[in-house]
Amino acid sequence: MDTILSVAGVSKTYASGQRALHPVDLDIRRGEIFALLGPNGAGKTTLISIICGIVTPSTGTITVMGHDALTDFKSARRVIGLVPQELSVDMFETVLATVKFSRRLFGRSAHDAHIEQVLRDLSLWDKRHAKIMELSGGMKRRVLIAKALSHEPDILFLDEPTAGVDVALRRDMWKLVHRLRANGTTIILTTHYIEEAEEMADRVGVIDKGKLILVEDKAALMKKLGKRQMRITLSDPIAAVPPELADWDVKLKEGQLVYSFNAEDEHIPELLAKLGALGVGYKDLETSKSSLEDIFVGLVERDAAA
Ligand SMILES: Nc1ncnc2c1ncn2[C@@H]1O[C@H](COP(=O)(O)OP(=O)(O)OP(=O)(O)O)[C@@H](O)[C@H]1O
Repeated sequence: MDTILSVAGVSKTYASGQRALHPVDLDIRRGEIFALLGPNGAGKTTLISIICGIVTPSTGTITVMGHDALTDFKSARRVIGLVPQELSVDMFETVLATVKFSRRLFGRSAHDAHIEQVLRDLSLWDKRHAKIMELSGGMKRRVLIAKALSHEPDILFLDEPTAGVDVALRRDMWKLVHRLRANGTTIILTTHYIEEAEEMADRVGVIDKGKLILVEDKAALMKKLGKRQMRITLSDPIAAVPPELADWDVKLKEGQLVYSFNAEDEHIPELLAKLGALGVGYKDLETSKSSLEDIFVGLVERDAAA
């Protein structure tokens, strides 16, 4: 595994005494999209801010492409792009000047072709001479992304990239993230929207009350914890689940037989054969799987009960 970013034993207690992060260990793989999921106040922004050098950790070390982010901050920060949650731009400046200025802040020489490409990718090229204050909320957000990409970072952090944006823009943002990844950028995003992690992430980390409670490949996570159901609409109503089906988790709900099973442990053909043998006719079958959202809620509840 090619690790691009390594977080070891990083914790944070703010001066107020607020413990925002318990020691976190996390390795990010080169080229992946990693989604950090967690409820409000879980510690997502704190973790990102520490990695990006905005907040000082209470303990731990961070290595970014071989650079120690605490002792060699400048080298580490140069390979990172950060899209913050909140707008941090000069409202009277133009889009083009804002993005070019960001590049210079990182000590990089001018590269107009790159800036043009970034603005075109974000559908901002036509607005390059507009002042930031003249843009819509969604466009302003895209300017933040353009700024973060101005110095050609290897790792891009997106803190709640689609909070408060409309559905169309959210989908555009997802496409952009996939495009960036295809060009080799490693992406770490925080989100409340499970749908977003489900759509985009290769791996998912769940953070709750300052603890990283799980890190897993998204597909494996969904397979391992995901429940499936098959709803069987019967040709003729039955009064109760036949006792011969006791080996299956089958319930009678609203005139349908509902079979629940783990993704890795399904016995649909056997169940259907059994129904045939029992003379129970059916006219429709429908299967569904639990979403990442169901899994996430279950995990956080389990953590709260622990
Ligand atoms: N500068 C600060 N001083 C004191 N406490 C802070 C500070 N910043 C954050 N906190 C506290 O640390 C905890 C974690 O906050 P953080 O912003 O990291 O959470 P988050 O997961 O990003 O939340 P959200 O999803 O709401 O953005 C919260 O209890 C918060 O109140």
